[in-house]
Amino acid sequence: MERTSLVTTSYISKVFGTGDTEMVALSGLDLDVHHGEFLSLLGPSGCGKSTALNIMGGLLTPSAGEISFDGRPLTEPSRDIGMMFQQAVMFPWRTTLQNVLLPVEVFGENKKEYIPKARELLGMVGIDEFENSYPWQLSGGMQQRAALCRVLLSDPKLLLLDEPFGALDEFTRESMNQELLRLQAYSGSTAVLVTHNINEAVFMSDRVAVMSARPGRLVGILDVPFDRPRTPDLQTTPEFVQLVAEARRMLELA
Ligand SMILES: Nc1ncnc2c1ncn2[C@@H]1O[C@H](COP(=O)(O)OP(=O)(O)OP(=O)(O)O)[C@@H](O)[C@H]1O
Repeated sequence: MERTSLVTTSYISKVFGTGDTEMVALSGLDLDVHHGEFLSLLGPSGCGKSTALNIMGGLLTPSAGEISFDGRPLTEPSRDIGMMFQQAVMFPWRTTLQNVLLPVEVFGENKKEYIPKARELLGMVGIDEFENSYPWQLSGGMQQRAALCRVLLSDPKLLLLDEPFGALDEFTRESMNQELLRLQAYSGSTAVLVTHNINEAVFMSDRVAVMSARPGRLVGILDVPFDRPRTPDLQTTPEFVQLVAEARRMLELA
């Protein structure tokens, strides 16, 4: 894998509020996200993972430090950065296909040109039969599948995933994670996943960035050497269990 960086955060901090309400959410986060890798941000609840991700998406400005994306300072959201959150934002009056095509419409591009790709992506996640259904006719997992198709439609260089399947049951979550890995490999995009699930972080990632409790700072980076594609039985191997234990130790020592 190429080791050049798509995202570089140089000692970024984020402070919310002022005076008595001032709260340091992130403290001096120094992190490189390499081209093509799958990196997880792992840390306890409230340690600033989402804040870091929102800064990488250009949605928040750091209070101190610098962030660059694709060799340039990042100051605003970019079409090359796709974001996905725990709740799929699906417009109830639009069909699945229309929801997937929404960003293309918003950016004033020719929707028709993107229809074959949208259908291909819907087929890859197994919901092509539902392209004319409305969100209320889909399960939560199907809605997140559609949201994944939407974010991949414009081939973002960077995928930012904030616990995208956190609201789903364990079984659906596992199969969605598999879909995500398959589609990330297919699209060749770089991915950053926020999670507080150690197992999930190790299973999904090439590297796990372990963060301390608030104010979040980087405790260390764990390399995950397992081959891809990965299958769920990897999680029962001694090597996997050992890496999970190591990540847990890093979290406990933080
Ligand atoms: N817009 C905001 N205004 C004020 N405080 C905020 C804001 N966004 C986040 N915070 C605070 O910053 C801290 C870090 O929040 P953040 O959501 O980044 O953590 P997290 O690690 O993603 O948490 P979780 O895993 O529970 O989602 C929290 O204490 C949160 O309350």
